[in-house]
Amino acid sequence: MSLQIQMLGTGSAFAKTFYNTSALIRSNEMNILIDCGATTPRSLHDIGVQPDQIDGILISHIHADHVGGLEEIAFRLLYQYKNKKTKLFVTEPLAGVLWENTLKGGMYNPTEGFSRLEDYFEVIHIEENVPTNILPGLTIEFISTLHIPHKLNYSLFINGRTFYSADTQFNEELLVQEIVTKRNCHTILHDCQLSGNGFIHATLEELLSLPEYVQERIYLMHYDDDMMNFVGKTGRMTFIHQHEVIEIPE
Ligand SMILES: Nc1ccn([C@@H]2O[C@@H]3COP(=O)(O)O[C@H]3[C@H]2O)c(=O)n1
Ligand SMILES: [Zn+2]
Ligand SMILES: [Zn+2]
Repeated sequence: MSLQIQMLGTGSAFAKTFYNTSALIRSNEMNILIDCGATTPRSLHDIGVQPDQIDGILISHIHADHVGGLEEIAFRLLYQYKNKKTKLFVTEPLAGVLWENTLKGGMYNPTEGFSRLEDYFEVIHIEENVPTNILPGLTIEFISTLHIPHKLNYSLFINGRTFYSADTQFNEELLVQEIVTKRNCHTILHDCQLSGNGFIHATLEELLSLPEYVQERIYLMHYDDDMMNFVGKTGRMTFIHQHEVIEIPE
């Protein structure tokens, strides 16, 4: 089975000309969403994917540019698509804060019997650091990565050979030793802050310090609106674009 990743958005949290960074893992048999930011439902609409065609959603962390579209997807499945539920693949601790700290405000509705995350989604807890076959042909591993100190955040290995950073601080050892040397990942999708101090994201300057054999595997995402000013200035790395499709190894 051939698998692709289609970027739904490639923008930062504050980008106005790119949708929030999220992606679809696609095959003839499935559409699995990686994150669902505030602008993701609009991007899904652009490419003609309806909420009932989403077979599952993977969540990296609870910033609004990664989960701000979940309420719309859940409400549309419930009210427009007559009580349909999609699968939500999430670590157990993240499921707790996703409901209590983010979704409950808009979605808690005991009058109609909706008071838990499970009332809206088929919640499937994925254990951290354990490669888990979530659908035929698709194995996901959530690994804990550092974004905001003391807050849960996960990057993903997809079928062991593709790394998707979601939002993370630069981690040279993870990229060089674990992702490339040990796991031999050929495709790395990495968030990138183009200018200024990173603090919570990898900066372009930091990523440019990587050896060329690592850089050439990296697609840059989660960038600001001034991305065009940096074309040709990203070493061996390339920008991935909104709605672009790349093949991923099984
Ligand atoms: N210490 C922080 C925390 C947050 N932020 C900004 O808020 C955004 C939240 O979504 P994000 O995609 O993680 O990017 C964060 C920063 O732009 C920031 O710039 N500095
Ligand atoms: Zn983000
Ligand atoms: Zn974030």
